Amino acid sequence: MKKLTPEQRHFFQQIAELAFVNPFSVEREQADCALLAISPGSLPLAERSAKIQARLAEQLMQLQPLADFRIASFTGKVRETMEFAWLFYQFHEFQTAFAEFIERQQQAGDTAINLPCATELLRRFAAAGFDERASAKYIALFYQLHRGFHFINSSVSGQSPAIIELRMRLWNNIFTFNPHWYLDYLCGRMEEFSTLLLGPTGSGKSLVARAIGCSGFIPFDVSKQRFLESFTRSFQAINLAQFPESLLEAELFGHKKGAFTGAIENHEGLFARCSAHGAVFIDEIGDIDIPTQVKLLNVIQDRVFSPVGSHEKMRFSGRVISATNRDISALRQQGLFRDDLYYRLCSDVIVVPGLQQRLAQEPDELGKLIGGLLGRVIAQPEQRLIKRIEDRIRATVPTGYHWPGNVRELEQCIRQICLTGTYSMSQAAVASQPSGFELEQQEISAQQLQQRYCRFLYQKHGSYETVARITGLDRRTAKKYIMAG
Ligand SMILES: Nc1ncnc2c1ncn2[C@@H]1O[C@H](COP(=O)(O)OP(=O)(O)OP(=O)(O)O)[C@@H](O)[C@H]1O
Repeated sequence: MKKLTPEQRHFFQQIAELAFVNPFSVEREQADCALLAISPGSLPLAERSAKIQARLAEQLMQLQPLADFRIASFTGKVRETMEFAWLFYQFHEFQTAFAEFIERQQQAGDTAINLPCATELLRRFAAAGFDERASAKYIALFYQLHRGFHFINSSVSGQSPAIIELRMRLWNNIFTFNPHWYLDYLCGRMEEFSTLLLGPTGSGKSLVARAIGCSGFIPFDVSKQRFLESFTRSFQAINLAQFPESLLEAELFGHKKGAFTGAIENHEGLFARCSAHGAVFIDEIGDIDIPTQVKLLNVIQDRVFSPVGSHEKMRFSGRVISATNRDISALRQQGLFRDDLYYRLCSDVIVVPGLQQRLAQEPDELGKLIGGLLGRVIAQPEQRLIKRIEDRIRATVPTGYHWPGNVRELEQCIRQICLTGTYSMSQAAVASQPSGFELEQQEISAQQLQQRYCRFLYQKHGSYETVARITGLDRRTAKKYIMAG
């Protein structure tokens, strides 16, 4: 049996605890800094991790050559500590391999590809004394942790306190607030935990939903050296506002050929497309009528559904993520959203902050967001261009502007600045001030006027349906006009 000195025991204990701390939390930074004896804020996470990994390798090698590490050399509490310390080391050793694998899987799409580092990982696990079942579980967990970090980090950028909190909440949504529980009881069994995303339009709820949906636990098949499915299959999204009511049911549950006029082929609905390890994302959940709410409730509750025109019972085993930019409490009070459905959707309610709040908390967030958004328009935008756009926005947009379209509006603002050198807030401003002050200053077309009026009504009522009713437009046109704002 290996004996540890008190210093070694303390060091490995610190590492074992670190393995369970939310990487987006302040606690993680504090724990890293305590271990490295540096002050908080002095190094970013990636650099801290690299330093800790080097120290850990050194400490492990002082015990024995790494290749000779055996869990069985330790007993009692120390054994658990050393197991997690070793896992922590291997997790970081394969960080680049997993990052490349995620990229390759993304490119390969829905077919699960082989994990190139699987042979080496399995060899190390076996040599250390892990049985095949435990090895498969930890490899799947490594993959999930890497995906969770990758998708949260790439979808939710920014340093405002509201965004830092959001990243932390998302990590907990995937791995729970207590990863020991997750590891021991919940890993691979999260399908009954639903997520409801609230927040204003354009704030990024769909991105957040995708980050959660692509980060689920996917078991590892040791014999095939690949995961049971591609994570690209594990996220299935639907925007309910896109479909007329007559087609909603078919989109959610699918339909059989000939089930109704126009059903010329069998059609797989949202729930059928979702794999056992996946998640469905139901966007604009606040916009659906009561009969569809009842049908949704039944599927989520019983986990069984039938395509339109069929008696076949199909099973749905995925997680449910839903989102709305409407005031869900008000909808419930008005009897427009069923309480029973709400209580099925709300295991975790996460609010995505609006842009105004983010900029008020952290003005530098504007430059960072411009960099990220511009990167989608032109690859690797130069820092100077980002700065110039930022300066233009600051010169044009009044401080405290409420950015009613949030990040979506900022995206358009950046494009407009690139094309015209300025940003006309007219549409957005009219939304909150339909007094005609804009109209006095310029001539606009009937279509622009309709767009502005729709947007104004949407800000007031928060519902595409209500806008459509008041204006006499059909719902899709109303939504198109609102989005065009
Ligand atoms: N934090 C962010 N970083 C980068 N891009 C973002 C961010 N938030 C939103 N966006 C971009 O803004 C646009 C709108 O985002 P998204 O569709 O996720 O918003 P939403 O909250 O779901 O809106 P809605 O309630 O209208 O459906 C997208 O193009 C998205 O990529």
